[in-house]
Amino acid sequence: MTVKLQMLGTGSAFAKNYFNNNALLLGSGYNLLIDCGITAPLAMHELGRSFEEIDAVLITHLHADHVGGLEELALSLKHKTGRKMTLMLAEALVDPLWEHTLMGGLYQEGITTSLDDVFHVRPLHPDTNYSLSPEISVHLLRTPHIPGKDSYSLMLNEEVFYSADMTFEPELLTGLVRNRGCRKIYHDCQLEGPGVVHTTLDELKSLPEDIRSRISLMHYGDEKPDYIGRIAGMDFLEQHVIYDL
Ligand SMILES: O=c1ccn([C@@H]2O[C@@H]3COP(=O)(O)O[C@H]3[C@H]2O)c(=O)[nH]1
Ligand SMILES: [Zn+2]
Ligand SMILES: [Zn+2]
Repeated sequence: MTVKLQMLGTGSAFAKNYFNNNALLLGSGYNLLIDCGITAPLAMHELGRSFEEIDAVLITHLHADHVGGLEELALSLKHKTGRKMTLMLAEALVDPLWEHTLMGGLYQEGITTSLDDVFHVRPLHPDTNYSLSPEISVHLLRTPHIPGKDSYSLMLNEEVFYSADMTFEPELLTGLVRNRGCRKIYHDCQLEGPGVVHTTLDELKSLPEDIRSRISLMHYGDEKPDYIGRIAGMDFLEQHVIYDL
């Protein structure tokens, strides 16, 4: 079976017309959630899906549109099923995720005093390919986003690049396509304004046609409808639509 991709949301952090840019990879017998933002539980509900059908969550970085739904995921799963979700993330993110993000809401003296009390934590090394199921493998590439904050993009099945949040890296993208067999790129895209912490549409439009033709745009703002037909041979990922990966 071909692995399917369904975006819970394709919106930027502050978009109101789209859910947070979080992704479901749907395999036969294994489902991976990539990031779990503030709106992820509601998006799952709208899709008629439950966290109980998710085998693991993979976190790319610690912004709230990528981790803000983890408290609800952990608590609802624990109280509904007693299960702890498998949580995969770069080893560098493990401590800050607990210390700086989740401890406030999840800490309970004597019951929940560490990330391991609520998740099966699986720290990942960057630049290492992990086979998660017979159909899904992932490897993390550390990419630039916010100075001083670790953030990771993903290679899925060694042929699909998933940017998460990053600033423009034309040499990386061109090299992946021309030297490493990357056939598809899902890329964050800031449609307007200077690219301080995200890659802009103008930057992606500057790529050669053989790269642009493989790019689908995600993590965009509410102004997206104004840009339909104006994205230079790329296309927009639509939330909730089910795509072949
Ligand atoms: O130096 C900074 C840090 C953050 N921000 C905003 O906060 C958002 C956090 O989520 P995001 O990474 O999807 O997008 C980020 C930007 O919209 C910014 O504009 N400049
Ligand atoms: Zn984001
Ligand atoms: Zn971010």
